[in-house]
Amino acid sequence: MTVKTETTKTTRAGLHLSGVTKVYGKGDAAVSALRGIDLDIEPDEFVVVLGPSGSGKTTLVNIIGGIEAATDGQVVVAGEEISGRSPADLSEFRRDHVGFVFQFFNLIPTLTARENVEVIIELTGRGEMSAVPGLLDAVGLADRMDHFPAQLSGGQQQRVAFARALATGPDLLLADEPTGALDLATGRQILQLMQRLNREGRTVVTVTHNASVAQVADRVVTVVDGRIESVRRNAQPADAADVAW
Ligand SMILES: Nc1ncnc2c1ncn2[C@@H]1O[C@H](COP(=O)(O)OP(=O)(O)OP(=O)(O)O)[C@@H](O)[C@H]1O
Repeated sequence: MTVKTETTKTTRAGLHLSGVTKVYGKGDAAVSALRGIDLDIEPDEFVVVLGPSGSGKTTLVNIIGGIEAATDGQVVVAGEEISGRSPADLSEFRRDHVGFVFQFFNLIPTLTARENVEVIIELTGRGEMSAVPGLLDAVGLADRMDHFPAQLSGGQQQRVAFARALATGPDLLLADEPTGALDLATGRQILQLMQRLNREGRTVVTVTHNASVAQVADRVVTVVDGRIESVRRNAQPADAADVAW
């Protein structure tokens, strides 16, 4: 099954980060969340970012996706330098390139599954309303389109979140603990979905605490205390269907 998105890809989302730092707050209250990140990611790679709580994983993906600005350093995504851009420019960059998925789905409770996807197309002006049923079908929710989030299981809600992330035709899919709130069977289904989306040609970067998730990655980046501790390549990435935790 192929997830079709309406936007024709004209760019591929390779990433180049060099000397990226992030400091939250000022003076005595300053927290160095990232302390000099150098990282290149190839288009179509599946990268898992591992690390203990507070190590800077979320900050890193938020900077890659243009949700937050780096304090210093260079961030290039899909050939576009995004460091130092204004919030409005970053917002346009996100619309053009990035789909985000979060641990707790972040769906709008008063909207149905279909409306949760449609609203993104409406807000961004990217993607086609007519593609929404196909997107929901492709994540296995053909028969749940008119259900509200509260009427869906956690795994189903996360599928809606993926359909929503795909609605604008992103070439880069970023996920922050997408299986963190799910049981093993459901989490594995979401991992399978991510693997399929990557195999269809999207760059995928996902943050997790869960070392088992790293088995499916092309490369595993371990972040400790705001620095990259190691980058490991999986000679043979596992099939998501075979991963357990
Ligand atoms: N908005 C913020 N203001 C101040 N400090 C922050 C902010 N966001 C993150 N931090 C701090 O930056 C550091 C890195 O946080 P981050 O959320 O990136 O880590 P993480 O590895 O994703 O953690 P977790 O696995 O617990 O989600 C932490 O010390 C955190 O307290």
